Amino acid sequence: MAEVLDWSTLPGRLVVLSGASGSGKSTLVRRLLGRAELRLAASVSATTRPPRVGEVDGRDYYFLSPEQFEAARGDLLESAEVHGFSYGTPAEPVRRRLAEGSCVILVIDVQGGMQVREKVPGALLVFVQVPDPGELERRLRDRGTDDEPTILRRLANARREQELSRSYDVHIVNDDLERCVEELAGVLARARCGGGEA
Ligand SMILES: Nc1ncnc2c1ncn2[C@@H]1O[C@H](COP(=O)(O)OP(=O)(O)OP(=O)(O)O)[C@@H](O)[C@H]1O
Ligand SMILES: Nc1nc2c(ncn2[C@@H]2O[C@H](COP(=O)(O)O)[C@@H](O)[C@H]2O)c(=O)[nH]1
Repeated sequence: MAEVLDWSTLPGRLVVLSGASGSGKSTLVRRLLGRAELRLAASVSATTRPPRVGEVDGRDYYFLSPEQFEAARGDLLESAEVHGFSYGTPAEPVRRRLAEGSCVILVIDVQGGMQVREKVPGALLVFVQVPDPGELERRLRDRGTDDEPTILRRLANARREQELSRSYDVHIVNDDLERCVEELAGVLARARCGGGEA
């Protein structure tokens, strides 16, 4: 039985955003962080994945060695092996932002999403889908950040992500980016992230 955190009295709402690699999660969050009407904060995860060109430690991720990741494990809200590397969410910064009244968004995989569901019962779980698998592959290739074996591994994992997403609260399709940004903004507003009712 997972530990249940007593975060229900904190004023902010915890939101999990999951979806296959390349579905557009980070793009959507970047767009929403600029919205004044949403009181939104993004969590910075820890990972053992090497940084991509342009990624900055402490801004995009905390880039840790496997040994450092193990040492930090006790401080993580959730963690999982994703596409061959370890990823996890530092708990204390999330708790602090929730206590300040922000809506905190975690861009994490479905294994992590399930852990959050058990530990933080009030969390809202949102899953991002793409119109079809061909579009997912096009986006991963066009992004130009990953080599061929990495792309193939991420595409293979997409089906499992989709299957495990059945218990998510909300599914959105990221077909047209502008439309999807508006849809997700509406979901967040209704989830106590500013502008809407609880
Ligand atoms: N609606 C869209 N239409 C076309 N391209 C899109 C759309 N949304 C995002 N993209 C593009 O798809 C690529 C993947 O997006 P992004 O990096 O945000 O995905 P992600 O889900 O965060 O991936 P990962 O899980 O690997 O970090 C990017 O190049 C992005 O510009
Ligand atoms: N369970 C967790 N999954 C995470 C976390 N941070 C990111 N992720 C997932 O990893 C993949 C790949 O990310 P990338 O930056 O290497 O492309 C991404 O799709 C997320 O779902 C985390 O803290 N916990």
